Order: sequence, then structure tokens, then C-alpha cells
Amino acid sequence: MAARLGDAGLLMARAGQAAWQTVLDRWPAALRIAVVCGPGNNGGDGYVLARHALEAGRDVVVVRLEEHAPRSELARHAAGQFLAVGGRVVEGSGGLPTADLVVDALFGIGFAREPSADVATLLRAINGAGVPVLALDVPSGVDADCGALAADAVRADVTLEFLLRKRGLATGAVLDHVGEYLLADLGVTEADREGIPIAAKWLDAGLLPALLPHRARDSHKGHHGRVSCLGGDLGHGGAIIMAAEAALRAGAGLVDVGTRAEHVAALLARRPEAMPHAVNAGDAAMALADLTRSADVIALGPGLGRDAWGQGLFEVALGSGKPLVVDADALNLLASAPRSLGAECILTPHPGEAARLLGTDASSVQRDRFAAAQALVQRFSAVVVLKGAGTLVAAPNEVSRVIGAGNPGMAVGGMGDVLTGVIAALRGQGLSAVDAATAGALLHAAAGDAAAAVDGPIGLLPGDLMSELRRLRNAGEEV
Ligand SMILES: NC(=O)C1=CN([C@@H]2O[C@H](COP(=O)(O)OP(=O)(O)OC[C@H]3O[C@@H](n4cnc5c(N)ncnc54)[C@H](O)[C@@H]3O)[C@@H](O)[C@H]2O)[C@@H](O)CC1
Ligand SMILES: [K+]
Repeated sequence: MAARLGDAGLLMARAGQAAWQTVLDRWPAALRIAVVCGPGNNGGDGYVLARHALEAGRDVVVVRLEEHAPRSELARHAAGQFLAVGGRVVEGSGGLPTADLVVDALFGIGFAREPSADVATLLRAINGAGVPVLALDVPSGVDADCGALAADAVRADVTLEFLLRKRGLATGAVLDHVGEYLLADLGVTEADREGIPIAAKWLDAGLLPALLPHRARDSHKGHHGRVSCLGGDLGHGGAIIMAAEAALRAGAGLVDVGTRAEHVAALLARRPEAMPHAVNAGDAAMALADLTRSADVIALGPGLGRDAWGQGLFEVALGSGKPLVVDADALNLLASAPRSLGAECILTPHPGEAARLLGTDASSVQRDRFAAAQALVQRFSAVVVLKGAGTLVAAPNEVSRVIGAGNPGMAVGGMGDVLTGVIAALRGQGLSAVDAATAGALLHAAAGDAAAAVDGPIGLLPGDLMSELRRLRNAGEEV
């Protein structure tokens, strides 16, 4: 039966039932269950689950702080029903009773402010229980709006979220607190939610065919974009080679590379399809004049360095008026000389680069990645891809997009260079800046997942993504 959003009592009953069903599915043998209940409706969900577990013959105890007796009418009612069937409540912040499973129903979306000493002790007890933890709706201590974490925020094995995805559980360090993610919609359909503004859009690999540009049979290389890759100072030649190769694998029609003369031979040996242009110190404007004129999009930054050579390429690219994908040291140069770039340009910072661009530190960026991405959009009037676990794409007047793919194996030098090439290639194939950034980040993450599926995430190399990029780039294409 459909439920209305306003029917909180029915929704709490369903939330508790869904939580109990999750226990039955995941931990059928858990006989002793400790349910940590807070004072609000998250605690109410916990009491409903506790009652179901007790009625099914499990050894259940609710643990709560003295000051956390239920405060809302709904939670009081749920607690009353638990007590009415003989439920046991233990008060105090000491250790948890011995259990096979701990359920975290301390705080949900109502969590705010720094935890008191007693709350912190309880959070530490949950994390130190040494048994699986099921978090209801939100791991306690997480700000569900932005993902900010209290010091001892719960690290769940499974989080069962209610109603709809909350963006604060989607990106950054919170992913290590969410564990496995489950959603119970409680019978509330999308139609019921119509008119409620969405906080973020989630994208998973299944959407790639709809997001990627399709290729007409009657096409030639000039239709698929000419990408100029600029970078690769001495000592960093591989970065621009990887960006160029990724652009080719993501379907670019032509790829030029402006780099140090010392790297031309290596580039040609690896990818003879790319067209190298040697750039000497002090020579960027002249050496790159033709290349920037003919480019549809410029991928700027992989291996660029911050010396005079890199600065020369940076100024040429920014002065070209062409759509840019700005990465790596080009972001650092931009941070030292900030200017508005315009919505045709895409910035692809990792948290450290984002921090330099915003004049803050990486931990502040990570505390609220949505806010940091939006601040970058405002400051540079550009599209922003904030990399990291749960990469975000933000753009002027757009709801933030969360890339629901990727894995920790991708945390290795060179992955960002590949991403830059992929996004530039898609931009060159006609996608708008925000769509190229979104589809590119998703394609890159999905290729990373596919490559990691072969031999595992650790030791994954950017070069391992190339064939997967090609395969996934063809999702939805007729062969
Ligand atoms: N919105 C809905 O219609 C539904 C909500 N449900 C549950 O209700 C939850 C939200 O309930 P509430 O709004 O009551 O909020 P919570 O239950 O998340 O917590 C609010 C309570 O915790 C206290 N609190 C917050 N931060 C604290 C801190 N740092 N230290 C000590 N106390 C703190 C507040 O003073 C308040 O009493 C959801 O997360 C979900 O679990 C579900 O029953 C399903 C339906
Ligand atoms: K919780």
C-alpha cells in the first residue's frame, strides 16, 4: 500500500519492520541483539525493530542514555509497545551488553552539534563492540545533509536508509562509515515525492548508454573532436601521454599533444595515433599557435609543473578562448592567479587542489564536499569535478551529481590524467561541459571498476583502464 510522507506513524512502523527484515536476511543466526536507541524518531525505529526481534524469540536489550528517554510522541509509543511485550531497557553509557549484533538507532537525520561526553562514550562502545553493526537510516554522528562526521561517528557494516537517498551518505570519508548501503523506500513512491526538491542526482554505470554521445554511421574524424593535450614537463612525461591515450580510447577524432621535446619519442612509441608538438622553454605561444587554433577542446595540466615552461602553456591555453579541462598543476597555477573561467571550462581538482583553489585545507573540503564543489563553481564560474570516493560534479544552476562508481584501487598516480583525457574527449564529441564532466567521470569510474574486477583493486594501474574505457564507451553503440 502506498504511504503518504506525512504519515509518520505508518512510516516508522514500516522502517522498524524493514530493519527487522534486514536482520533476518543478513544475520539470521544473531540471537543476542543490542539496540542502541536515541531520544528521537530514529530511536523510535529502533524500538519497533526491538519489539519484532523480541516477538520472534531473540534475546533483545535496548540500551540508552538516561537523558535519552523518548521525546517524541511516536518514539514514546514505540517504546511503550516494546515494554508492553516484556522488552528490557538498560540505561547508561557504560559498555554494551554482550551481543551478536548491534543496531545503531541513536541518531538519524536529526543529529546536530558535537556529541556530549556520554554520547561520545556510547558511540565508541558501538564502534568497539567487535560484532556487526546495522545503522538505521544514518550512521549516528554523521550529518545526513553534508556528510560531516563527529569524532566517533558510527562505522556500520550495513546502513539501511529510509525513504530516499540522503546526499550526506554519498561522498567522501562517510563511505567508510556507511559500509554496505541498503535503501528501504517504505512504500513512498517517486510520485509521492513530487515537488520536493532533490538534493543530489545519483549516477551509476547503468546510465552510461544514455549519457554517452552516439556516433552516426556517416561520420569522419572531424566530427568527433580535436583534443589538444598540454602538459608533461620534464620528469612528468607519462601524465600527458596517459591523458592523450585516454582521449583516443574515449573516442576523440584527433589528439594533439603539446609537450617537452624529450617526450615526443616516448609518446609516438606508445601511441603513434597522437600528434606531438614539441614545446621548448619560452616558446609556448609560437609552438602552440596552430594547435590551439585547431583545437575543439584543450586538456590542460597533466604533468604540467609550475615552472616557467608550464606557466607558458597555461597562459596560452587560458588565452585561447577554447573550452578547457583544467587539471593538476594547471589548477595550482590557477590557485596562484585566480580568475573566472566561464561555464565552458571544467576543473577537475582532488581535495588538495580544491583546497588550494579555495584558500583552505583539504580536511575542510572533505568535511562538506558538496559545499566545497559549489564554492568552486561560484569562484571560477566553471563546471567542477571534485574527485575522491564518490566523485561530485557541480555546475552553475545545477543540482550536484554523485558518481556512484569507482573504487579505492583508483587512488594511484596517473588516474586523474586519464580522467582529464576522457572528459576532454567527450567534450570534443559534442557534450556540454556539465554533461561531458558527468559522463566522463562516470565512464572513468566504471572502467576502474571493470578493471578492478579482473585482479582486484590494489595494484590497478591507469593503463589498465584503457581497454575498459573503449569497451564501456561503446555501451549502447551498434557494432
Ligand atoms: N521523516 C520521516 O517521515 C521518517 C523518519 N524516520 C526516522 O526518524 C528519524 C528522524 O527523527 P528525529 O527528527 O526525531 O531525529 P533523530 O532521531 O535523528 O534525533 C533527534 C534527537 O536527537 C537529539 N540530538 C541530536 N543531536 C544530538 C547530539 N549531538 N547529542 C545529543 N542529542 C542529540 C535531538 O535533540 C533530538 O532529541 C530519521 O532519521 C528516521 O530514522 C522513520 O521513522 C521513517 C519516517
Ligand atoms: K542511526
